[in-house]
Amino acid sequence: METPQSFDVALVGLGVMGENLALNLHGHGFAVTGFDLEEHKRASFASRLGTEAPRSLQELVASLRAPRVLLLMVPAGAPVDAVLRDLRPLLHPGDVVIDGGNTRFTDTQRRIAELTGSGILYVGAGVSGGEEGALRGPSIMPGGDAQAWPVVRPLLQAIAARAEDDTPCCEWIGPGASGHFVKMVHNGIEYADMQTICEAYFLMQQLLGLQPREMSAVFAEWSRGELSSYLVDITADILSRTDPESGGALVDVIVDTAEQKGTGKWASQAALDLGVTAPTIADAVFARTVSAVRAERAAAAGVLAGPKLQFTGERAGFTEKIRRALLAAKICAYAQGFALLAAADREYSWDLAHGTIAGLWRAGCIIRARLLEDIRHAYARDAKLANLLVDPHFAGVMQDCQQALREVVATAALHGVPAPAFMSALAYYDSYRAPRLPANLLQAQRDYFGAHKYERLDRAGKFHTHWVD
Ligand SMILES: NC(=O)C1=CN([C@@H]2O[C@H](COP(=O)(O)OP(=O)(O)OC[C@H]3O[C@@H](n4cnc5c(N)ncnc54)[C@H](OP(=O)(O)O)[C@@H]3O)[C@@H](O)[C@H]2O)C=CC1
Ligand SMILES: O=C(CO)[C@H](O)[C@H](O)COP(=O)(O)O
Repeated sequence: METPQSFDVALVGLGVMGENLALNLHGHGFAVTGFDLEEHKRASFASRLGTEAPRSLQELVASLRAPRVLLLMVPAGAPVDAVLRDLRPLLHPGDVVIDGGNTRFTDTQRRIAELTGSGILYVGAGVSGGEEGALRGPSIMPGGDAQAWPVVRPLLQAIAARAEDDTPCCEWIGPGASGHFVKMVHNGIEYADMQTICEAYFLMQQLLGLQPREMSAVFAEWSRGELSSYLVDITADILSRTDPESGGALVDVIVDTAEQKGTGKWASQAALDLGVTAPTIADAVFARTVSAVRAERAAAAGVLAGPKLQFTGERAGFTEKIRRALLAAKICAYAQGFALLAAADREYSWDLAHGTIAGLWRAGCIIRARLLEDIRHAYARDAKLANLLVDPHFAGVMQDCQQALREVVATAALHGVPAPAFMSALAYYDSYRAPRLPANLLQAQRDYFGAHKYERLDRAGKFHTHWVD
Protein backbone atom coordinates (compact mmCIF):
# COMPACT_ATOMS: atom_id res chain seq x y z
CA MET A 1 0.00 0.00 0.00
CA GLU A 2 1.12 3.57 -0.77
CA THR A 3 2.71 5.67 1.99
CA PRO A 4 -0.14 6.78 4.29
CA GLN A 5 -1.45 10.28 3.70
CA SER A 6 0.20 10.68 0.32
CA PHE A 7 -2.82 11.37 -1.89
CA ASP A 8 -4.53 14.70 -2.58
CA VAL A 9 -7.90 13.27 -3.55
CA ALA A 10 -9.81 9.98 -3.79
CA LEU A 11 -12.40 8.97 -6.37
CA VAL A 12 -15.08 6.61 -5.10
CA GLY A 13 -16.77 4.90 -8.06
CA LEU A 14 -14.44 4.15 -10.96
CA GLY A 15 -17.03 3.82 -13.72
CA VAL A 16 -17.43 5.90 -16.87
CA MET A 17 -17.16 9.29 -15.13
CA GLY A 18 -15.11 8.45 -12.04
CA GLU A 19 -12.16 6.90 -13.84
CA ASN A 20 -11.91 9.71 -16.37
CA LEU A 21 -12.19 12.43 -13.73
CA ALA A 22 -9.41 10.68 -11.83
CA LEU A 23 -7.22 10.57 -14.95
CA ASN A 24 -7.98 14.24 -15.53
CA LEU A 25 -6.90 15.08 -11.95
CA HIS A 26 -3.79 12.92 -12.36
CA GLY A 27 -2.97 14.70 -15.63
CA HIS A 28 -3.13 18.01 -13.76
CA GLY A 29 -0.53 16.89 -11.26
CA PHE A 30 -2.72 15.78 -8.37
CA ALA A 31 -1.96 12.56 -6.52
CA VAL A 32 -5.12 10.51 -7.02
CA THR A 33 -6.31 7.27 -5.57
CA GLY A 34 -9.56 5.46 -6.25
CA PHE A 35 -11.97 2.92 -4.90
CA ASP A 36 -14.74 0.88 -6.47
CA LEU A 37 -16.78 -2.04 -5.22
CA GLU A 38 -15.26 -4.15 -7.97
CA GLU A 39 -11.75 -5.39 -7.26
CA HIS A 40 -10.82 -5.57 -10.95
CA LYS A 41 -11.69 -1.87 -11.45
CA ARG A 42 -9.57 -0.90 -8.43
CA ALA A 43 -6.66 -2.97 -9.70
CA SER A 44 -6.79 -1.75 -13.30
CA PHE A 45 -7.13 1.87 -12.18
CA ALA A 46 -4.20 1.58 -9.74
CA SER A 47 -1.99 -0.03 -12.37
CA ARG A 48 -2.82 2.76 -14.86
CA LEU A 49 -1.72 5.34 -12.33
CA GLY A 50 1.24 3.33 -11.04
CA THR A 51 -0.12 3.12 -7.50
CA GLU A 52 -1.38 0.31 -5.32
CA ALA A 53 -5.07 -0.40 -5.10
CA PRO A 54 -6.65 0.19 -1.68
CA ARG A 55 -8.42 -2.93 -0.46
CA SER A 56 -11.05 -1.08 1.52
CA LEU A 57 -12.49 2.37 2.16
CA GLN A 58 -10.46 2.42 5.37
CA GLU A 59 -7.23 2.01 3.39
CA LEU A 60 -8.41 4.60 0.91
CA VAL A 61 -9.16 7.20 3.57
CA ALA A 62 -5.93 6.43 5.45
CA SER A 63 -3.95 7.18 2.30
CA LEU A 64 -5.29 10.75 2.00
CA ARG A 65 -3.68 13.96 3.19
CA ALA A 66 -5.75 15.99 5.66
CA PRO A 67 -8.16 17.59 5.11
CA ARG A 68 -9.26 14.57 3.11
CA VAL A 69 -11.10 15.16 -0.16
CA LEU A 70 -13.29 12.42 -1.62
CA LEU A 71 -15.18 12.72 -4.88
CA LEU A 72 -18.07 10.27 -5.18
CA MET A 73 -18.99 9.21 -8.73
CA VAL A 74 -21.35 6.36 -7.92
CA PRO A 75 -24.88 6.02 -9.28
CA ALA A 76 -27.33 8.49 -7.72
CA GLY A 77 -29.64 7.29 -4.95
CA ALA A 78 -28.97 4.37 -2.59
CA PRO A 79 -25.28 3.92 -3.59
CA VAL A 80 -24.50 7.46 -2.40
CA ASP A 81 -26.18 6.75 0.95
CA ALA A 82 -24.27 3.47 1.21
CA VAL A 83 -20.90 5.14 0.58
CA LEU A 84 -21.68 7.96 3.03
CA ARG A 85 -22.71 5.47 5.71
CA ASP A 86 -19.38 3.62 5.34
CA LEU A 87 -17.29 6.79 5.05
CA ARG A 88 -18.75 8.77 7.91
CA PRO A 89 -16.93 6.97 10.78
CA LEU A 90 -13.65 7.23 8.86
CA LEU A 91 -13.71 11.00 8.35
CA HIS A 92 -12.77 13.96 10.55
CA PRO A 93 -14.10 17.51 10.89
CA GLY A 94 -12.88 19.58 7.95
CA ASP A 95 -12.78 16.64 5.54
CA VAL A 96 -14.70 17.19 2.32
CA VAL A 97 -17.07 14.84 0.53
CA ILE A 98 -18.14 15.87 -2.97
CA ASP A 99 -21.04 14.02 -4.57
CA GLY A 100 -20.42 14.58 -8.29
CA GLY A 101 -23.27 12.38 -9.52
CA ASN A 102 -26.65 13.36 -10.93
CA THR A 103 -28.22 13.36 -7.49
CA ARG A 104 -31.73 14.68 -6.96
CA PHE A 105 -31.33 17.97 -5.11
CA THR A 106 -33.77 16.94 -2.39
CA ASP A 107 -31.50 13.96 -1.57
CA THR A 108 -28.58 16.37 -1.23
CA GLN A 109 -30.67 18.54 1.12
CA ARG A 110 -31.40 15.46 3.24
CA ARG A 111 -27.75 14.36 3.35
CA ILE A 112 -26.60 17.85 4.34
CA ALA A 113 -29.12 17.75 7.20
CA GLU A 114 -27.91 14.28 8.24
CA LEU A 115 -24.27 15.46 8.34
CA THR A 116 -25.05 18.56 10.40
CA GLY A 117 -22.82 18.65 13.47
CA SER A 118 -20.33 16.12 12.07
CA GLY A 119 -17.92 18.80 10.83
CA ILE A 120 -17.73 16.97 7.49
CA LEU A 121 -18.01 19.49 4.66
CA TYR A 122 -20.50 18.29 2.06
CA VAL A 123 -20.57 19.47 -1.54
CA GLY A 124 -23.20 18.55 -4.12
CA ALA A 125 -21.52 19.16 -7.46
CA GLY A 126 -23.21 18.88 -10.82
CA VAL A 127 -20.76 17.55 -13.40
CA SER A 128 -21.54 17.61 -17.09
CA GLY A 129 -19.61 16.60 -20.18
CA GLY A 130 -20.05 12.84 -20.35
CA GLU A 131 -17.16 10.42 -20.68
CA GLU A 132 -15.06 12.68 -22.92
CA GLY A 133 -15.73 15.80 -20.84
CA ALA A 134 -14.75 14.05 -17.62
CA LEU A 135 -11.35 13.30 -19.14
CA ARG A 136 -10.71 16.52 -21.05
CA GLY A 137 -12.59 19.08 -18.98
CA PRO A 138 -16.20 19.03 -17.79
CA SER A 139 -18.40 21.85 -16.59
CA ILE A 140 -18.64 21.59 -12.80
CA MET A 141 -21.35 23.17 -10.62
CA PRO A 142 -20.38 22.80 -6.93
CA GLY A 143 -22.59 23.97 -4.10
CA GLY A 144 -22.99 23.21 -0.41
CA ASP A 145 -20.78 23.98 2.55
CA ALA A 146 -18.90 27.17 1.55
CA GLN A 147 -15.95 26.27 3.84
CA ALA A 148 -15.18 23.45 1.41
CA TRP A 149 -14.68 25.79 -1.56
CA PRO A 150 -11.13 26.96 -0.78
CA VAL A 151 -10.16 23.30 -0.27
CA VAL A 152 -11.66 21.91 -3.48
CA ARG A 153 -11.37 24.94 -5.73
CA PRO A 154 -7.78 24.24 -6.91
CA LEU A 155 -8.73 20.66 -7.82
CA LEU A 156 -12.03 21.35 -9.52
CA GLN A 157 -11.04 24.47 -11.42
CA ALA A 158 -7.85 22.75 -12.65
CA ILE A 159 -9.78 19.91 -14.30
CA ALA A 160 -12.75 21.93 -15.56
CA ALA A 161 -13.23 22.99 -19.17
CA ARG A 162 -12.25 26.54 -20.06
CA ALA A 163 -14.44 28.99 -21.90
CA GLU A 164 -13.04 30.94 -24.85
CA ASP A 165 -12.00 33.74 -22.49
CA ASP A 166 -10.05 31.11 -20.47
CA THR A 167 -12.43 31.26 -17.48
CA PRO A 168 -12.74 27.81 -15.85
CA CYS A 169 -16.21 26.33 -16.24
CA CYS A 170 -16.38 25.70 -12.51
CA GLU A 171 -17.51 28.28 -9.98
CA TRP A 172 -19.11 28.11 -6.56
CA ILE A 173 -22.88 28.01 -7.08
CA GLY A 174 -24.16 28.62 -3.57
CA PRO A 175 -25.26 26.94 -0.34
CA GLY A 176 -27.28 23.79 0.25
CA ALA A 177 -28.26 21.72 -2.74
CA SER A 178 -27.89 24.59 -5.21
CA GLY A 179 -25.15 22.82 -7.21
CA HIS A 180 -27.32 19.78 -7.84
CA PHE A 181 -30.36 21.95 -8.56
CA VAL A 182 -28.40 23.85 -11.22
CA LYS A 183 -27.23 20.57 -12.77
CA MET A 184 -30.83 19.33 -12.81
CA VAL A 185 -31.88 22.48 -14.67
CA HIS A 186 -28.96 21.98 -17.07
CA ASN A 187 -30.32 18.51 -17.80
CA GLY A 188 -33.89 19.82 -18.21
CA ILE A 189 -32.59 22.23 -20.84
CA GLU A 190 -30.55 19.35 -22.32
CA TYR A 191 -33.75 17.30 -22.74
CA ALA A 192 -35.53 20.20 -24.49
CA ASP A 193 -32.50 20.99 -26.64
CA MET A 194 -32.21 17.37 -27.77
CA GLN A 195 -35.95 17.03 -28.42
CA THR A 196 -36.17 20.20 -30.54
CA ILE A 197 -33.20 19.02 -32.63
CA CYS A 198 -34.96 15.66 -33.05
CA GLU A 199 -38.13 17.43 -34.17
CA ALA A 200 -36.17 19.49 -36.73
CA TYR A 201 -34.70 16.23 -38.05
CA PHE A 202 -38.13 14.56 -38.14
CA LEU A 203 -39.75 17.47 -40.01
CA MET A 204 -36.98 17.46 -42.62
CA GLN A 205 -37.38 13.72 -42.99
CA GLN A 206 -41.18 13.49 -42.96
CA LEU A 207 -42.08 16.65 -44.88
CA LEU A 208 -39.08 17.27 -47.12
CA GLY A 209 -37.97 13.67 -47.59
CA LEU A 210 -34.34 14.50 -46.78
CA GLN A 211 -31.95 11.60 -46.25
CA PRO A 212 -29.68 11.40 -43.17
CA ARG A 213 -26.56 12.48 -45.09
CA GLU A 214 -28.39 15.50 -46.52
CA MET A 215 -29.60 16.42 -43.03
CA SER A 216 -26.08 15.95 -41.68
CA ALA A 217 -24.94 18.68 -44.09
CA VAL A 218 -27.85 20.92 -42.99
CA PHE A 219 -27.01 20.53 -39.28
CA ALA A 220 -23.30 21.06 -39.98
CA GLU A 221 -24.18 24.29 -41.78
CA TRP A 222 -26.46 25.39 -38.92
CA SER A 223 -23.70 24.73 -36.40
CA ARG A 224 -21.54 27.35 -38.08
CA GLY A 225 -24.08 30.04 -37.19
CA GLU A 226 -26.35 31.11 -34.33
CA LEU A 227 -27.18 27.48 -33.53
CA SER A 228 -23.52 26.61 -32.96
CA SER A 229 -23.55 24.00 -30.20
CA TYR A 230 -22.23 20.63 -29.17
CA LEU A 231 -25.62 18.95 -29.60
CA VAL A 232 -26.07 20.25 -33.18
CA ASP A 233 -22.48 19.20 -33.96
CA ILE A 234 -22.96 15.65 -32.73
CA THR A 235 -26.28 15.46 -34.59
CA ALA A 236 -24.47 16.29 -37.85
CA ASP A 237 -21.93 13.59 -37.05
CA ILE A 238 -24.54 10.98 -36.09
CA LEU A 239 -26.50 11.56 -39.30
CA SER A 240 -23.38 11.04 -41.41
CA ARG A 241 -22.63 7.58 -40.00
CA THR A 242 -23.16 4.37 -41.99
CA ASP A 243 -24.26 1.13 -40.38
CA PRO A 244 -21.57 -1.40 -41.32
CA GLU A 245 -24.11 -4.25 -41.27
CA SER A 246 -26.90 -2.86 -43.44
CA GLY A 247 -24.83 -0.33 -45.39
CA GLY A 248 -27.55 2.25 -44.74
CA ALA A 249 -27.56 5.19 -42.36
CA LEU A 250 -26.89 4.05 -38.78
CA VAL A 251 -29.61 6.35 -37.41
CA ASP A 252 -32.20 4.48 -39.50
CA VAL A 253 -31.56 1.17 -37.73
CA ILE A 254 -31.78 2.57 -34.20
CA VAL A 255 -35.05 1.82 -32.36
CA ASP A 256 -37.18 4.96 -31.85
CA THR A 257 -37.56 4.48 -28.10
CA ALA A 258 -35.79 6.95 -25.82
CA GLU A 259 -34.63 6.07 -22.34
CA GLN A 260 -34.14 8.42 -19.41
CA LYS A 261 -32.55 8.38 -16.00
CA GLY A 262 -34.81 10.97 -14.36
CA THR A 263 -33.13 14.37 -14.33
CA GLY A 264 -35.50 15.87 -16.93
CA LYS A 265 -38.47 14.51 -15.00
CA TRP A 266 -37.11 15.99 -11.76
CA ALA A 267 -36.66 19.36 -13.46
CA SER A 268 -40.29 19.23 -14.62
CA GLN A 269 -41.46 18.15 -11.16
CA ALA A 270 -39.48 21.00 -9.59
CA ALA A 271 -41.10 23.43 -12.05
CA LEU A 272 -44.54 22.20 -10.98
CA ASP A 273 -43.61 22.38 -7.30
CA LEU A 274 -42.25 25.92 -7.64
CA GLY A 275 -45.08 27.12 -9.90
CA VAL A 276 -42.79 27.77 -12.88
CA THR A 277 -44.01 27.49 -16.47
CA ALA A 278 -41.59 25.07 -18.15
CA PRO A 279 -43.70 23.25 -20.77
CA THR A 280 -40.97 22.68 -23.33
CA ILE A 281 -38.81 20.88 -20.76
CA ALA A 282 -41.82 18.82 -19.62
CA ASP A 283 -42.86 18.07 -23.21
CA ALA A 284 -39.35 16.83 -23.93
CA VAL A 285 -39.82 14.35 -21.08
CA PHE A 286 -43.26 13.32 -22.39
CA ALA A 287 -41.79 12.92 -25.88
CA ARG A 288 -39.53 10.26 -24.38
CA THR A 289 -42.38 8.57 -22.51
CA VAL A 290 -44.56 8.35 -25.64
CA SER A 291 -41.59 7.03 -27.61
CA ALA A 292 -41.34 4.26 -25.01
CA VAL A 293 -44.81 2.82 -25.80
CA ARG A 294 -43.68 1.67 -29.23
CA ALA A 295 -46.02 -1.31 -29.54
CA GLU A 296 -49.04 0.81 -28.55
CA ARG A 297 -48.07 3.44 -31.12
CA ALA A 298 -47.81 0.80 -33.81
CA ALA A 299 -51.29 -0.49 -32.94
CA ALA A 300 -52.78 3.01 -32.77
CA ALA A 301 -51.31 3.86 -36.18
CA GLY A 302 -53.76 1.36 -37.68
CA VAL A 303 -56.76 2.85 -35.84
CA LEU A 304 -56.34 6.61 -35.54
CA ALA A 305 -56.87 8.92 -38.50
CA GLY A 306 -54.57 11.73 -39.53
CA PRO A 307 -54.22 14.13 -42.45
CA LYS A 308 -53.23 12.90 -45.89
CA LEU A 309 -51.47 16.07 -47.03
CA GLN A 310 -48.26 16.10 -49.06
CA PHE A 311 -45.86 18.94 -48.41
CA THR A 312 -45.93 21.20 -51.47
CA GLY A 313 -43.97 24.20 -50.19
CA GLU A 314 -40.57 25.39 -51.22
CA ARG A 315 -37.96 23.06 -49.63
CA ALA A 316 -34.95 25.33 -49.15
CA GLY A 317 -37.17 28.07 -47.73
CA PHE A 318 -38.82 25.64 -45.33
CA THR A 319 -35.44 24.31 -44.17
CA GLU A 320 -34.48 27.86 -43.20
CA LYS A 321 -37.81 28.19 -41.35
CA ILE A 322 -37.00 25.03 -39.40
CA ARG A 323 -33.61 26.54 -38.48
CA ARG A 324 -35.27 29.67 -37.15
CA ALA A 325 -37.94 27.64 -35.36
CA LEU A 326 -35.20 25.59 -33.73
CA LEU A 327 -33.42 28.73 -32.54
CA ALA A 328 -36.67 30.22 -31.19
CA ALA A 329 -37.64 26.99 -29.40
CA LYS A 330 -34.15 26.69 -27.93
CA ILE A 331 -34.36 30.23 -26.52
CA CYS A 332 -37.77 29.41 -25.00
CA ALA A 333 -36.30 26.29 -23.35
CA TYR A 334 -33.42 28.29 -21.89
CA ALA A 335 -35.87 30.97 -20.71
CA GLN A 336 -37.81 28.25 -18.88
CA GLY A 337 -34.63 26.82 -17.33
CA PHE A 338 -33.50 30.21 -16.07
CA ALA A 339 -37.02 30.96 -14.76
CA LEU A 340 -36.74 27.72 -12.79
CA LEU A 341 -33.41 28.87 -11.33
CA ALA A 342 -34.97 32.22 -10.36
CA ALA A 343 -37.87 30.50 -8.59
CA ALA A 344 -35.55 28.17 -6.68
CA ASP A 345 -33.47 31.17 -5.70
CA ARG A 346 -36.58 32.83 -4.23
CA GLU A 347 -37.62 29.65 -2.46
CA TYR A 348 -34.24 28.67 -0.99
CA SER A 349 -32.39 32.07 -0.86
CA TRP A 350 -29.37 30.64 -2.69
CA ASP A 351 -28.42 33.95 -4.32
CA LEU A 352 -27.74 32.27 -7.67
CA ALA A 353 -25.75 34.32 -10.18
CA HIS A 354 -27.51 33.58 -13.46
CA GLY A 355 -24.79 35.15 -15.59
CA THR A 356 -22.12 33.05 -13.88
CA ILE A 357 -24.18 29.90 -14.41
CA ALA A 358 -24.58 30.70 -18.12
CA GLY A 359 -20.81 31.21 -18.18
CA LEU A 360 -20.19 27.76 -16.65
CA TRP A 361 -22.25 26.16 -19.42
CA ARG A 362 -20.25 27.78 -22.25
CA ALA A 363 -17.80 24.87 -22.44
CA GLY A 364 -17.39 21.30 -21.24
CA CYS A 365 -21.06 20.47 -20.73
CA ILE A 366 -23.62 18.85 -23.02
CA ILE A 367 -25.63 22.06 -23.61
CA ARG A 368 -22.57 24.15 -24.50
CA ALA A 369 -23.58 26.55 -27.21
CA ARG A 370 -22.76 29.95 -28.63
CA LEU A 371 -26.08 31.19 -27.27
CA LEU A 372 -24.77 30.92 -23.70
CA GLU A 373 -22.40 33.83 -24.19
CA ASP A 374 -25.43 35.95 -25.18
CA ILE A 375 -27.30 34.71 -22.10
CA ARG A 376 -24.33 35.68 -19.93
CA HIS A 377 -24.41 39.17 -21.44
CA ALA A 378 -28.17 39.41 -20.91
CA TYR A 379 -27.77 38.78 -17.16
CA ALA A 380 -24.78 41.15 -17.04
CA ARG A 381 -27.09 43.87 -18.45
CA ASP A 382 -29.79 43.05 -15.91
CA ALA A 383 -29.14 40.53 -13.15
CA LYS A 384 -32.83 40.64 -12.16
CA LEU A 385 -34.21 40.05 -15.68
CA ALA A 386 -37.82 38.85 -15.31
CA ASN A 387 -37.43 36.41 -18.20
CA LEU A 388 -34.73 35.82 -20.81
CA LEU A 389 -37.30 36.51 -23.54
CA VAL A 390 -37.61 40.18 -22.54
CA ASP A 391 -33.89 40.89 -22.75
CA PRO A 392 -33.49 43.26 -25.73
CA HIS A 393 -31.13 40.91 -27.60
CA PHE A 394 -33.36 37.84 -27.18
CA ALA A 395 -36.56 39.80 -27.81
CA GLY A 396 -34.94 40.79 -31.12
CA VAL A 397 -33.98 37.23 -32.03
CA MET A 398 -37.52 36.08 -31.17
CA GLN A 399 -38.92 38.85 -33.34
CA ASP A 400 -36.85 37.49 -36.24
CA CYS A 401 -37.76 33.85 -35.60
CA GLN A 402 -41.29 33.76 -34.18
CA GLN A 403 -43.02 33.79 -37.57
CA ALA A 404 -40.93 30.83 -38.72
CA LEU A 405 -41.78 28.96 -35.50
CA ARG A 406 -45.49 29.59 -36.19
CA GLU A 407 -45.23 28.37 -39.77
CA VAL A 408 -43.28 25.27 -38.80
CA VAL A 409 -45.72 24.42 -36.00
CA ALA A 410 -48.72 25.03 -38.28
CA THR A 411 -47.21 22.92 -41.06
CA ALA A 412 -46.38 20.13 -38.62
CA ALA A 413 -49.97 20.19 -37.30
CA LEU A 414 -51.53 20.24 -40.78
CA HIS A 415 -49.39 17.31 -41.91
CA GLY A 416 -49.78 15.31 -38.70
CA VAL A 417 -46.10 15.34 -37.77
CA PRO A 418 -45.68 15.38 -33.97
CA ALA A 419 -43.54 18.31 -32.83
CA PRO A 420 -44.47 18.70 -29.15
CA ALA A 421 -41.47 20.76 -28.05
CA PHE A 422 -41.81 23.22 -30.95
CA MET A 423 -45.52 23.50 -30.23
CA SER A 424 -45.13 24.08 -26.52
CA ALA A 425 -42.33 26.59 -27.09
CA LEU A 426 -44.67 28.62 -29.28
CA ALA A 427 -47.50 28.35 -26.75
CA TYR A 428 -45.07 29.46 -24.02
CA TYR A 429 -43.98 32.45 -26.09
CA ASP A 430 -47.52 33.49 -26.92
CA SER A 431 -48.75 32.97 -23.36
CA TYR A 432 -45.88 34.94 -21.89
CA ARG A 433 -46.45 37.88 -24.23
CA ALA A 434 -50.26 37.87 -23.80
CA PRO A 435 -51.53 40.86 -21.79
CA ARG A 436 -54.80 39.01 -21.30
CA LEU A 437 -55.39 35.26 -20.98
CA PRO A 438 -58.66 33.34 -20.62
CA ALA A 439 -58.03 32.74 -16.93
CA ASN A 440 -60.88 35.16 -16.13
CA LEU A 441 -63.29 32.51 -17.38
CA LEU A 442 -61.39 29.85 -15.51
CA GLN A 443 -61.73 31.81 -12.27
CA ALA A 444 -65.46 32.12 -12.91
CA GLN A 445 -65.68 28.35 -13.43
CA ARG A 446 -63.83 27.75 -10.14
CA ASP A 447 -66.14 30.12 -8.34
CA TYR A 448 -69.18 28.52 -10.01
CA PHE A 449 -68.53 24.96 -8.86
CA GLY A 450 -66.46 25.55 -5.73
CA ALA A 451 -67.14 29.08 -4.42
CA HIS A 452 -63.40 29.69 -4.78
CA LYS A 453 -63.94 33.45 -5.36
CA TYR A 454 -62.36 35.71 -7.99
CA GLU A 455 -60.78 39.14 -8.16
CA ARG A 456 -62.24 41.99 -10.25
CA LEU A 457 -60.43 44.34 -12.61
CA ASP A 458 -62.34 47.37 -11.34
CA ARG A 459 -61.95 47.08 -7.56
CA ALA A 460 -59.88 45.28 -4.92
CA GLY A 461 -61.06 42.28 -2.91
CA LYS A 462 -62.27 38.73 -3.41
CA PHE A 463 -65.77 38.15 -4.77
CA HIS A 464 -68.22 35.32 -5.07
CA THR A 465 -71.23 35.15 -7.33
CA HIS A 466 -74.30 32.98 -6.53
CA TRP A 467 -74.25 31.40 -10.00
CA VAL A 468 -77.13 29.01 -9.39
CA ASP A 469 -80.49 30.25 -8.15
N1 LIG B 1 -22.24 8.90 -17.79
C1 LIG B 1 -22.43 10.21 -17.98
O1 LIG B 1 -22.37 10.73 -19.10
C2 LIG B 1 -22.69 11.10 -16.81
C3 LIG B 1 -22.98 10.57 -15.56
N2 LIG B 1 -23.19 11.41 -14.50
C4 LIG B 1 -23.51 10.89 -13.19
O2 LIG B 1 -22.32 10.45 -12.55
C5 LIG B 1 -22.60 9.34 -11.68
C6 LIG B 1 -21.73 8.15 -12.10
O3 LIG B 1 -22.09 7.85 -13.44
P1 LIG B 1 -21.26 6.82 -14.33
O4 LIG B 1 -19.81 6.97 -14.10
O5 LIG B 1 -21.80 6.98 -15.71
O6 LIG B 1 -21.76 5.44 -13.72
P2 LIG B 1 -21.08 4.01 -13.81
O7 LIG B 1 -22.15 3.02 -13.52
O8 LIG B 1 -20.28 3.87 -15.06
O9 LIG B 1 -20.03 4.02 -12.60
C7 LIG B 1 -20.40 4.02 -11.26
C8 LIG B 1 -19.37 3.18 -10.52
O10 LIG B 1 -19.63 3.27 -9.14
C9 LIG B 1 -19.46 1.97 -8.60
N3 LIG B 1 -20.16 1.86 -7.33
C10 LIG B 1 -21.47 1.66 -7.09
N4 LIG B 1 -21.69 1.64 -5.76
C11 LIG B 1 -20.50 1.82 -5.16
C12 LIG B 1 -20.07 1.86 -3.80
N5 LIG B 1 -20.93 1.73 -2.80
N6 LIG B 1 -18.77 2.04 -3.56
C13 LIG B 1 -17.88 2.18 -4.56
N7 LIG B 1 -18.22 2.14 -5.87
C14 LIG B 1 -19.51 1.95 -6.15
C15 LIG B 1 -20.04 1.09 -9.67
O11 LIG B 1 -19.64 -0.24 -9.49
P3 LIG B 1 -20.61 -1.40 -10.06
O12 LIG B 1 -20.51 -1.32 -11.54
O13 LIG B 1 -20.04 -2.63 -9.47
O14 LIG B 1 -21.99 -1.10 -9.53
C16 LIG B 1 -19.43 1.70 -10.91
O15 LIG B 1 -18.14 1.23 -11.16
C17 LIG B 1 -24.11 9.10 -11.81
O16 LIG B 1 -24.78 9.81 -10.81
C18 LIG B 1 -24.43 9.69 -13.17
O17 LIG B 1 -25.78 10.07 -13.30
C19 LIG B 1 -23.05 12.77 -14.62
C20 LIG B 1 -22.73 13.33 -15.82
C21 LIG B 1 -22.57 12.55 -17.02
O1 LIG C 1 -25.97 14.32 -16.98
C1 LIG C 1 -25.70 14.01 -18.11
C2 LIG C 1 -25.09 14.97 -19.03
O2 LIG C 1 -25.16 16.25 -18.55
C3 LIG C 1 -26.05 12.63 -18.58
O3 LIG C 1 -25.57 12.39 -19.84
C4 LIG C 1 -27.50 12.43 -18.39
O4 LIG C 1 -27.63 11.61 -17.24
C5 LIG C 1 -28.24 11.75 -19.46
O5 LIG C 1 -29.55 11.69 -18.99
P1 LIG C 1 -30.62 10.68 -19.55
O6 LIG C 1 -30.00 9.31 -19.41
O7 LIG C 1 -31.82 10.89 -18.71
O8 LIG C 1 -30.81 11.05 -21.00
